[in-house]
Amino acid sequence: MCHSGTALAGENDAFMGFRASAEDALLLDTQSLTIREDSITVADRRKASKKRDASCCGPNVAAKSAGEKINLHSVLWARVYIAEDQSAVQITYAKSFGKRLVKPTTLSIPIAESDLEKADQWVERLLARAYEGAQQAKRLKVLINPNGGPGTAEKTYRTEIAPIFAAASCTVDVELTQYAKHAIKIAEEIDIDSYDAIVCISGDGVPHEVFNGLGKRPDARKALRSLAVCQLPGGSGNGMCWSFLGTDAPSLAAVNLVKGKRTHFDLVSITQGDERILSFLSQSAGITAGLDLGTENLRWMGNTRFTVGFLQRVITETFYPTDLYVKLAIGSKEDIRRHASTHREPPDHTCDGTGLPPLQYGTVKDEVPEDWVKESHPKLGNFYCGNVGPPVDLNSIHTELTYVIRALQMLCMSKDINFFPAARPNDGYLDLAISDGDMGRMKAVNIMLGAETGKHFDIPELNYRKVVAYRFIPQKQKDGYISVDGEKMKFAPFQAEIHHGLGVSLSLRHNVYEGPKIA
Ligand SMILES: Nc1ncnc2c1ncn2[C@@H]1O[C@H](COP(=O)(O)OP(=O)(O)OP(=O)(O)O)[C@@H](O)[C@H]1O
Repeated sequence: MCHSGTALAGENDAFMGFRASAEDALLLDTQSLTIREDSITVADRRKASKKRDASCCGPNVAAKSAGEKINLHSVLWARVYIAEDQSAVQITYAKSFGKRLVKPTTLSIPIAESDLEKADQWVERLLARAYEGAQQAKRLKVLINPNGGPGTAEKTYRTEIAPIFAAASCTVDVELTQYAKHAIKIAEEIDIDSYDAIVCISGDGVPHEVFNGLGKRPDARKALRSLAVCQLPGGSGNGMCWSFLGTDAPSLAAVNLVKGKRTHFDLVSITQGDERILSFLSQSAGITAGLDLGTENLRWMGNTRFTVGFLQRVITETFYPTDLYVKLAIGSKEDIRRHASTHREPPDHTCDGTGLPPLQYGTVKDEVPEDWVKESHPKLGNFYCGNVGPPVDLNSIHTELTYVIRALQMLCMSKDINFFPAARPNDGYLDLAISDGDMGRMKAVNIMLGAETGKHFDIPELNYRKVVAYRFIPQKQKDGYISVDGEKMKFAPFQAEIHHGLGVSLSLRHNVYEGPKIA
């Protein structure tokens, strides 16, 4: 024999440049299972030893004889199954059935009784690695909106999401929302110690209600900071799902959620009249708000309504005159670029368990603070402010416009539309993007198309800044649309101020929004 000594020698060293340690390998009679950098491999030891004998010490022997390779991210659970006749190591993972569907599948590897103890240790190690930085076996409160979008949320949950949750050993408590705003009440009354996350199978409307329900509680700060709020596709707007979980394919998003890492992110208080609400996505007026809220009459078209609505508004070059007062944080695109690589730790909001943080700048009814800058925008075309991608399905606008503009070329569906490529989950700033209505039709279209890659950030006509607070005052218009997280607000002045890292969600990567970024 060429190799002796450590358990791993000769069987799996130098696999794709990664050196597994002895504890990463489970050597059974006929097979070996090895935890590697981002996968596990199952190899037939008999083949490996034959090859070893034949090639004597050639490099990468195990890699060549590896039978199966499973990505660590897809590993949902593992256990040692003990039975009288045949015990086994069982690894349940998300197996791909095409680009948008995964289903749990279990790989069972027989083990001898004498291997039970080391198999137990190996399984524990595997779970720790597969869930690195994330909590295992999450306790989930699932809210399904049976009326969201096309009304398929229940079916999507049953067929694509629930099997992933079960396979990942999550505890689930499912509730259907019975009426509009029901989720506010559920969040207001939920026992925050019984769950790790509230998962909304809906559009962006239900999580908006959940944040606001948590915000109404006497222990709002504690509730918002301890319970993660997540969204999986079950309505029309999937801004939250895209930004935190990086996909709108339900089963893939469910895997990313069960493997998700707690990420704090900024929430925003909006005051209008005597009301104070929380916004978690964006506030918009002008074209984007009109698309979302002013195309209801075109609902029969499906998502095409957004494209038709967009073209209508761009062609007519409509103005939405507005006065803005801004508490500026970062004023130039160059400085925003520099800021992109910095991280600001959010304050610890849990130190006192009371209601929402006090408003630092008062409400829309108070005097505007002296250090805010007044700006008049008589030709405003689009106002868009927030952190997380659009509640409007810009994805479909983008795709259809691309068809129109590029002469019906076949293009792939864009997947990573995010209007705020410089946004960070908890930098403590709002991204404010505004443009005039007379910049030219092609420029307006280019801004929308550029959102696929984040290139719109560099279009000079897009005024992009980071702010801490602002007041929006519509001028010379009797009526219009103001949207907060895709929900219609009164067409009246409102004020917004950020709460650094007040909310929490589960994300594919810690502290990062998925989607295009500024270069
Ligand atoms: N059982 C119900 N009946 C009617 N409305 C409901 C019900 N449950 C929730 N809602 C309401 O449905 C609205 C839409 O929520 P959801 O987040 O699922 O979808 P959306 O993508 O934001 O919007 P939509 O699907 O209407 O385009 C929410 O405002 C919520 O109050």
